[in-house]
Amino acid sequence: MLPEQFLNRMKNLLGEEYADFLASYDRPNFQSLRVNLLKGGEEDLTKKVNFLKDKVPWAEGGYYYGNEARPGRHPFHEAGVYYIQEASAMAPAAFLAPRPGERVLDLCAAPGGKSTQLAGAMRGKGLLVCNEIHPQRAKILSGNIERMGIGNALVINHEPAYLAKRFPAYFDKILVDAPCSGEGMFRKSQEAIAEWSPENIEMCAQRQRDILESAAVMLRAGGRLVYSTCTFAPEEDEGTISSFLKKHPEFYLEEVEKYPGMTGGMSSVQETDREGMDKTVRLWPYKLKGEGHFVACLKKEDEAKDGALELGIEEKGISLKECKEWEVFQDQYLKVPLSGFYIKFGEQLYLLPEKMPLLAGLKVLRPGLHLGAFKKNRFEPAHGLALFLKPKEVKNTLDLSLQEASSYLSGQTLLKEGEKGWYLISVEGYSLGWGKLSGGVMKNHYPKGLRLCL
Ligand SMILES: C[S@@+](CC[C@H](N)C(=O)[O-])C[C@H]1O[C@@H](n2cnc3c(N)ncnc32)[C@H](O)[C@@H]1O
Repeated sequence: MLPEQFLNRMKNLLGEEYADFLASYDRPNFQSLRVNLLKGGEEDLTKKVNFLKDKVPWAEGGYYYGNEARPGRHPFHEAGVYYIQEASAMAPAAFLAPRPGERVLDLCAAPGGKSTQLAGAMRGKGLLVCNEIHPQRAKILSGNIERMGIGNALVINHEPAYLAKRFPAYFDKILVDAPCSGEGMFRKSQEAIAEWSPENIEMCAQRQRDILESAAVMLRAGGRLVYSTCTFAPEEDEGTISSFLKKHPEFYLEEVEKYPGMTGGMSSVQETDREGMDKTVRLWPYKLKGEGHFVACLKKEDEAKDGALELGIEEKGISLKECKEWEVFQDQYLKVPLSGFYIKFGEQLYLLPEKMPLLAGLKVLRPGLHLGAFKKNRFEPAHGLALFLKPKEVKNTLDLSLQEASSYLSGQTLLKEGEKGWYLISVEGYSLGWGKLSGGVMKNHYPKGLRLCL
């Protein structure tokens, strides 16, 4: 049951369109996913599965799929070939449009839908910082970064205000996908309905203003900041943006392409200071194939007072020579060596992304690409490395059918004759994990915590 106060607010907001809005609660949900551009891409996947239907017009790699399909229970999901993501939720990262080589921050990132989309657009180049304030959610975020084979992400767990002190004028692009009252998700989430109240809207609006203050500090002059919510509440959408712009004359709203079904923000509601809000974007469930969303693209002027990009000190890491066992593993198993600097966290080894900032004082869950662990006189490759690598980059590989992949994912050993050692296991050409062959038996190294029966 939708809260009566919510319905009254929507009636006031929408006027004669209210009936269409209300009718949208009776239509079925649209199911969508986004193809991982780091793994083979759309063309490859469309040849291998038959459940992809129309494209999501505003997002590269975005597709609707049939209601009968279960892509979340397909081995390709575990291989990170796609991310199941609501179509409207693909708009903010598409509007941020990061480019390879940039420094990008996703400030409110868990569970990682938009982070993984940003990573795809960056094509593995540059630095993607994914932050999540809640420790448990940050772990889920880190797992999704791993599943999608992203090597250039730093996953951290901080309050935005702390990061603002660490990273003044540091990022080229920032996404603030703010915690909100979630009205746009009422069609899908009973929990969002149960938590709704006018007081919560006020609380969310205040929190959004605080988060944006921190984001503003971290953006370089000339950089782009995208703010998004999944709520209809004007206080959290145009209201948050207009109060931000009043405080920050160095920011202005950027015009973006509005796809059919997207409208400008509600410049007419309440106070006159919401003028100009037609440059923001509202996505309505009764006008397009997606849920309710709000997006604002803000640009910081080139001549902003805080001046040039604050580069800070970069993490130096250690060289290949200082990681002997990894060097041996790499020579033995990889066709193309992974170059760069490394960092050790206890026995764990990571390859640093380019432009990695100094990590001291940060709560880090993932400092780049997880390569593996130093065990007694040997190196054990990480699951993250398997998902990052493509079969053509590894000397020993074993490609499985969908059925074989299901038993691999459930932890079964496989039988195979061949040279002893590590094998990259893949399913129809997509990397899935590691196996270690000895005496005709491939020991299963798919992580125990991820094993599942499909
Ligand atoms: C809308 S969700 C983000 C969804 C994510 N961007 C995605 O696409 O998967 C908002 C996130 O903000 C986090 N959050 C809550 N309070 C916060 C705060 N005060 N500062 C920063 N983030 C906060 C929540 O834990 C939540 O993960």
